Amino acid sequence: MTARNPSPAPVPKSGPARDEQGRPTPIGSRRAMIECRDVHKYYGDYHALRGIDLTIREAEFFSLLGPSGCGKTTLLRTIAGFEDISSGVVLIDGRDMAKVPANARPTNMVFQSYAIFPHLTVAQNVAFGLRRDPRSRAEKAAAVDEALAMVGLKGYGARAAHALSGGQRQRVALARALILKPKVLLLDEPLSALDRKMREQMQVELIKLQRQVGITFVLVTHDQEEALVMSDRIAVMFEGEIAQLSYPEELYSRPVSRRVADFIGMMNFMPVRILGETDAGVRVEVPGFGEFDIPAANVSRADPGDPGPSVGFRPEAVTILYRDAPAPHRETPGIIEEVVYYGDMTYYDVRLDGAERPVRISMRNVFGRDIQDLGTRTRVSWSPGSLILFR
Ligand SMILES: Nc1ncnc2c1ncn2[C@@H]1O[C@H](COP(=O)(O)OP(=O)(O)OP(=O)(O)O)[C@@H](O)[C@H]1O
Repeated sequence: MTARNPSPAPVPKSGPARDEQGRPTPIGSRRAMIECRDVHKYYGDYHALRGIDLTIREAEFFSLLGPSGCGKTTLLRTIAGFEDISSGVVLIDGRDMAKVPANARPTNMVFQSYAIFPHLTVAQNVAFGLRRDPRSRAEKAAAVDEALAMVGLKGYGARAAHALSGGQRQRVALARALILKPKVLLLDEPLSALDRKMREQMQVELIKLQRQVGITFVLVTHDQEEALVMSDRIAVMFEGEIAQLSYPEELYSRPVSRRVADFIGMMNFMPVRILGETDAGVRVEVPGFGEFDIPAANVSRADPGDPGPSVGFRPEAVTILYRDAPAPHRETPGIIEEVVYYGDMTYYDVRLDGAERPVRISMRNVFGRDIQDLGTRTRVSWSPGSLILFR
């Protein structure tokens, strides 16, 4: 945070979806805020949403994540009421939205483009949301001040909106949406127009803001890192369907399919020969790793387009052993074929003995420990529990 943008107020001890100690209650125990039941949407012949079932809960930060064209914006717009659905049910706070127009829904939307009026002041922009509000002028001014303080723009009311930075404009848009105290805030790629540094700062601020106001946020993003950082839960969508709906940690460490694994972060895939079922899981043979059992909990699905079964692991799930360090698990020799230095991390492409292609391994750089050179013979430590079988 810079001094120009003071932090939002601290997270309150009590509020919706918190216990007496101020701790968030488990998501699963909270009341449903948005329910989609078998929602389909056609644009002409094009089947954009193919049976969406999901429940988003009170005070949850929920993300819809997927590649361009997967239908995430369409789903957000059907919740907002900007799109009619072809079949299915959308409930918000227990109420069927079928006959409720967008402007009568307890939702508000923040768009990718800032959509603020440049010729108005910051305060006038925020007050725009209150134009049909019967409160007195003084009461509205107090509400505007409160909303500006919430987004870290205290004292900015008299500024001309056109003189603001991209991040500040997006804060104004947020304040304008929040001043109406919606039950649900819908965010359509709200940070994508910002540069990387501002985006990362705003991500943290949005999380704090969401905790502070305690309302349900639904974020659309194609940026998996953004979704992992910000969300309580994430729905990964492909081609109008939800492929996986999970907590970030689970999505990252237990992707249900190779496609999800590939979309969420980097994953190495290696060909595998499946030898059979055992008490310990599935017996496999992987060139470079040899023959071993993969625990049943680590077995995911291959997708129809996959090139056959494979074994996958994240770059940080195995390690390179330095010099003669003992292997904590199993060990496989290999040769370093590429070194990419990232400051805090180094990425190594290592070709394991017996493997056809190199795998990527990331190592945190520790002060005093050498970066290994290209062409070095090395040893890789791994365990069957850090691999996922896609079959
Ligand atoms: N008004 C429309 N008329 C016809 N087709 C549409 C319309 N809106 C969206 N589509 C199509 O529906 C599919 C889903 O679009 P949607 O905008 O929901 O995708 P998205 O996942 O949000 O992608 P992006 O990140 O590119 O916005 C796309 O193939 C798109 O071309």
